[in-house]
Amino acid sequence: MIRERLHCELLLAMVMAMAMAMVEKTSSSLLLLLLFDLFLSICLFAKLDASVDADNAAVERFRSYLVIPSVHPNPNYAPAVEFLLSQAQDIGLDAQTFEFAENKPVLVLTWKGKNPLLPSVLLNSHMDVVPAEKEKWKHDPFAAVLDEKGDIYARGSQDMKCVGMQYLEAVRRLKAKGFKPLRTLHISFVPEEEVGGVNGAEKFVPSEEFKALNVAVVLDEGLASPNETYRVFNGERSPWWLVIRATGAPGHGSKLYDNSALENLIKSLDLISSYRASQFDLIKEGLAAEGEVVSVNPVFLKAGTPTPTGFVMNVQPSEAEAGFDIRLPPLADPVAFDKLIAEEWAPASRNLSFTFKQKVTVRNKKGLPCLTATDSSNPWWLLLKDSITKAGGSIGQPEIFLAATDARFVRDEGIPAFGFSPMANTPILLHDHNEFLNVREYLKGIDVYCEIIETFSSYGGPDDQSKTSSHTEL
Ligand SMILES: CSCC[C@H](NC=O)C(=O)O
Ligand SMILES: [Zn+2]
Ligand SMILES: [Zn+2]
Repeated sequence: MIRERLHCELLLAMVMAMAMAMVEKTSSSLLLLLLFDLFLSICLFAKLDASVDADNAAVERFRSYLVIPSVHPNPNYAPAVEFLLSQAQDIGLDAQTFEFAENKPVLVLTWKGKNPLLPSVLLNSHMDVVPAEKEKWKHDPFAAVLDEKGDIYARGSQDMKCVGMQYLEAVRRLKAKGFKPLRTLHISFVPEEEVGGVNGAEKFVPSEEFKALNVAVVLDEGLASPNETYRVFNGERSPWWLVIRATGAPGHGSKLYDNSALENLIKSLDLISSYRASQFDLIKEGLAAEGEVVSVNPVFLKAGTPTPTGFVMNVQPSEAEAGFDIRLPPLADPVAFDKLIAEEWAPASRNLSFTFKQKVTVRNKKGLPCLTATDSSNPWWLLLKDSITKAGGSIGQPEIFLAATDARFVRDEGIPAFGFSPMANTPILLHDHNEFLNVREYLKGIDVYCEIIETFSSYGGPDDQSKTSSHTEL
């Protein structure tokens, strides 16, 4: 639009200048004015052209990262690290690579602040992505196809290669305009988030290498928002991956008897299903937000005696198993929940036993829920809100993230962390088929990070009256 208007203005100015120069009646001052207008238009046009080129280059760099298949179950991180290192070199950032587990690199890029003694700002993203069923996608999930609407289709376009690249693009832009941070800024790229972070952030965050970064605040991933308002997360639910196993006497398929493995397991499924409905009702009735209830979803059922064409139909099996993905909100009581599982959902009295494939309890060292403060006691919250607004974005009430992210490890250490992925007007497609992000939202997100980085890294601390009114010790 602006481009077209400038085109018209440019053309008009040129035509008028020529016409008036030819008609001798024109006063020389009017001609000068017109020439000046022409000059201004050319300058503006050149500037706009340069910024369009810069945006296109940023989009191409994003696509280059997306096509690197750092995908589970066996992600090869080397090409991703190599690409990010080349970006760091191009931008002019220091780089360190750590390996807390073999072939699971953690990359930390650093932009040193004018006062490196001040605690730093850390922008985190994970390099790994979940698998994609290629044949069920419109486009190859690792081709980063850019369609005519400006949508980029790729696994990781929302979760969360977008964020990692937006951090880098924002730094690139701030450096180009001559900005110098007061606080040091670190940008970390970690492996293995999608499988719980055991060989990634869980080892990195408690390490000496992390301590040396002297981190004051962390930004990590959030979720897309289908409307204009960005979402922000200050806590997350704890994943408990429960497997219930039932045993019982086998018997003829025609016989009614008590305590068969499947009958016992189905009783558990009934109880769990009612519990699930009660939690879901709270959301449906508007009494709780999604992140405030316990979710429990069956994820596998295993039973029966297989044959080449199906299952034996007249034998009641002697064992059966069911798996559940359970998520506990920060304020749920883990002890009471353990009791519910042991006494009602999987009691030994019904020939049931249970194990956990994952049992995370997001509690800090004092046993309290890890929530980042979102009131005036936390200057980073005020700065985050202000900078998003300043960038022209709107931000919703802080929420509890439904799933788990690496932010839990830093909150656990008592460091404030926000989950934020600047994707407004975007359907939530993480882990889904046809994950995409529109170029417009991607570029808008870079503007937002420019503001955040500028604001966070300029914050002098509690005495910095120009930046915040809060007096919280950092
Ligand atoms: C047990 S940690 C699993 C982490 C994973 N994170 C993103 O999807 C999740 O399922 O929440
Ligand atoms: Zn993610
Ligand atoms: Zn994910």
